[in-house]
Amino acid sequence: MRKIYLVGFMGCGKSAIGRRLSYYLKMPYYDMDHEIVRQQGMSIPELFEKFGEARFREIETEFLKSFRDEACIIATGGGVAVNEENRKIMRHTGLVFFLDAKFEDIYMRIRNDKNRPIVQKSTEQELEILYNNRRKYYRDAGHIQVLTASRTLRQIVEYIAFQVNRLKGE
Ligand SMILES: Nc1ncnc2c1ncn2[C@@H]1O[C@H](COP(=O)(O)OP(=O)(O)O)[C@@H](O)[C@H]1O
Ligand SMILES: O=C(O)C1=C[C@@H](OP(=O)(O)O)[C@@H](O)[C@H](O)C1
Ligand SMILES: [Mg+2]
Repeated sequence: MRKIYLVGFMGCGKSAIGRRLSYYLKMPYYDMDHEIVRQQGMSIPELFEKFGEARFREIETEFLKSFRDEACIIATGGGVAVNEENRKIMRHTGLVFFLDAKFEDIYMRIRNDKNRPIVQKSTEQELEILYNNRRKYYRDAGHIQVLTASRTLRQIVEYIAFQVNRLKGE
């Protein structure tokens, strides 16, 4: 059973593209953040506040380890690919796409988002440093890098679907 994982920085489009790709490929779709929020009965900001980021990271790894063996699309959270164990699990159980977006685009999308605790507590400069530090992990995690700059969501979905169909059966 091959999963399709979407990785990349906050605001690169993992959730938006995952949902659209699910219609396009007729495969079930799960957003890791939504699944964790549902399991834990708390929002992402509440989880960060009550349990701390370290515990949130453990929950993410537990999710990846225990998630059912089903061909599906999974939009990860932006921190998931930073962890080596998570990268191994994803690469062994599916095809991983790194959605590569420019920091300027990302920042415009996430700057006012109250539901992303890391954005809330960071300056623009701190977020740009985090973006640059994380890029190597996204590259390591991804089988395929998708350049998203100046592409529409539809174009990105069609490109990923093309790659999935091309690699089917390999
Ligand atoms: N290539 C794109 N073109 C237009 N809007 C985009 C693009 N990529 C992402 N967005 C928009 O940016 C916002 C953040 O995307 P989201 O899917 O929540 O990112 P992520 O899940 O990676 O954090 C959403 O409103 C989404 O529709
Ligand atoms: O980059 C991160 O560390 C995080 C990204 C978020 O997901 P998105 O990438 O969907 O915003 C969410 O998991 C949490 O706020 C932490
Ligand atoms: Mg998301």
